[in-house]
Amino acid sequence: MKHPLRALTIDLGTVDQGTDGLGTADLGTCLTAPDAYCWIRRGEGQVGFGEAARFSVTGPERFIEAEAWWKQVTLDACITDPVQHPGTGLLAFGSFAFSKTSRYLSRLIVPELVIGIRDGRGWATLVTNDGREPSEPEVRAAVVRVLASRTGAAGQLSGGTTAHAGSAGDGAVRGGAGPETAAAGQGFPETTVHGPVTLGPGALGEQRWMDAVSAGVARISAGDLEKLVLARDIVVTHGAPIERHEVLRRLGSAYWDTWVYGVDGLVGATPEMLIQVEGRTAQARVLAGTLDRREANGKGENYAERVLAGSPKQRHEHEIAIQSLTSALEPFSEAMNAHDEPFILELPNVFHLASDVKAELADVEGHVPTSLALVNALHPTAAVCGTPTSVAGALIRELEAMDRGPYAGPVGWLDAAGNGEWGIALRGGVIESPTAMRLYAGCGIVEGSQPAVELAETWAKFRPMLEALGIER
Ligand SMILES: C=C(O[C@@H]1C=C(C(=O)O)C=C[C@H]1O)C(=O)O
Repeated sequence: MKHPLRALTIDLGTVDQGTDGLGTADLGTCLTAPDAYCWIRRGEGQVGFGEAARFSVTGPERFIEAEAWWKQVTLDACITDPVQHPGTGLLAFGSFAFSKTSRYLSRLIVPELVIGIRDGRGWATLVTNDGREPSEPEVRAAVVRVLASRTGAAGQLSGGTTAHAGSAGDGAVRGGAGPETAAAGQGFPETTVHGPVTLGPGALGEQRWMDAVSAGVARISAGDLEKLVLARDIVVTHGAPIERHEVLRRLGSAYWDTWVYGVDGLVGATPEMLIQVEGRTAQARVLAGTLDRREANGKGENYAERVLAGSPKQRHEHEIAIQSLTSALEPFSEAMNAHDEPFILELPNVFHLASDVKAELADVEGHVPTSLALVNALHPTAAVCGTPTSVAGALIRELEAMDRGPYAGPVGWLDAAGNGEWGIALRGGVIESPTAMRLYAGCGIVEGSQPAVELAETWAKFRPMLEALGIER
């Protein structure tokens, strides 16, 4: 980077403002480019286009090195931000490898243009890297170009919600779903797949993966560790180029309650929040304990509650995951609260046992830790690795026989003030070629886990991506 970055944010008004706003309550409709960066939940969040700066890194210090890079970039940058919300001003999207030994390049990317919606208000940021000062008309023109390529859009900052194959349409369609209400019953819009689609095995076939689960259970029974998360991969080969932005839009529409992410080839819809930082407040959503919705069909209203919250095995697994998060967050917190009782998170494919944790952050060396500093301290949690972490990590490398890449690693964004949201990259995969995508799914293994049951659970966890790719299974 020869010149410091220059960023200008403008307010686009309320989303229903027809003449001067985005004219849509669903940011998914702004995913107009195949390589757009994406972070969307319930129609809000931010999408990014182009690239003003990028940092790539591997190894055990990847979070710290990325944070040092970001600190320097933001110190040097010239930022004009009259909106002053989390995400406005300078922002980077990021994705990090699960493992310190991974070959995957962990990355932070500053897009040229970011369009965001927060609490019903739109905003946009334009970033230059050639020393030029971005102007307000330039930001507006850049937004107009994005909006113009929405299907059927008029090409101006107007026109109301655009109906789009695979888009969610107006957020109101969902009937104001409350924080923990189900996205159940929201099907995927019709998906057309041209040509044959094949599902191939990844590193391990089904039998060999079940053997790995048995080996993991044996090590837990032998007292080597308490919990282990084992994952596997499959490869989807499409008959036509994968339309990444359509896939993201479908995920955003069907999995309304998850965080839909897209960073380069990494695409998915995660229900698990590693850490979200807004000023001095940090929040996390811990999941552990899963029930396939298909299994619960016709078994009465409280079936999920009985099977998940009522099961000592599931409760134990969940407790381990919460402990691992809260003990890592504790040194950074002045106060912390978690629900005493986990709740049931309903998704279209599965039910999860879930807990939300909230902390007031303490000053560390004179300032509040950034979201990325917290990621460095929290990753990997027992929800995606196991306990104790080092034993589980080594066993994952031995038994899974694959590089997890960005799967189960942190994915999200951060801003110049350190605010950010970092989900755990689950229920997704990596587009490896124009027509092939590798999908990943894993399960928490504890004493008494049964390999065939865990295998079935991976299929339930693959379902969001399979359906978004147009595959019924
Ligand atoms: C590992 C995954 O999911 C994790 C494992 C869960 C479980 O074992 O019950 C539940 C949610 C996630 O924490 C995955 O989706 O790949």
